[in-house]
Amino acid sequence: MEDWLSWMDDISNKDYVIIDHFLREDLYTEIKSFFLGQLPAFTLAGIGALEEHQINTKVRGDFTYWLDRKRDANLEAYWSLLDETMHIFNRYCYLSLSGYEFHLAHYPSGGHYDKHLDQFESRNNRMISMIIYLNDAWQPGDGGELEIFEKDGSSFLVEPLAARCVMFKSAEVPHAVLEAHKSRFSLTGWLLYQPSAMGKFFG
Ligand SMILES: O=C(O)CCC(=O)C(=O)O
Ligand SMILES: [Fe+2]
Repeated sequence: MEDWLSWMDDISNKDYVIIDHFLREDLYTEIKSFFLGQLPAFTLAGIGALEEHQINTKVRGDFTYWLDRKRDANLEAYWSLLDETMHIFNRYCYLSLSGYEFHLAHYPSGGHYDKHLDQFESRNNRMISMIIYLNDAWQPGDGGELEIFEKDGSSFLVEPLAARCVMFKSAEVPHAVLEAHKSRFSLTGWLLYQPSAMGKFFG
């Protein structure tokens, strides 16, 4: 719990937090093997809201697999961790989070994602972005760093190391993924003000 409080402090003060070893080893292994098992079902990601469907590999070159709590029930330990995370944000950051949407993402070698914000113009219910990296043997030079832009325009790089978690305020923190030089795996999602189905009505 103490850890959580200092992470909440970070995100309140700086708009982002970077947490190493966020996942327990057994949970990491479970998610990683689920990821590898689903790889054949990944599809090229689009940009924009809802079934997001503008595909533009100049902007973004990752393949994704959207998770579904009912269908992907064997990830229950992960879903409970998300429930706990939401609860803590609501309690200590006074947010009103009530849903989430998550996908697995695979950037093949050469894949990147241009600088962007995670909120869409037509749908602004993404409050917190949450990325967990699943790259076991990431080395300097492998590329695929997350670039985070600070308010003063400066930026810094975050390596996509196994079990590292990055969370930031979706509307506040511009970011990019630099070109990966080998396959780059992550579990990325958003904690929502309203469940995404509602976003369709309010968008
Ligand atoms: O994988 C990352 O480091 C960031 C991905 C991202 O920005 C996104 O999917 O919106
Ligand atoms: Fe993003």
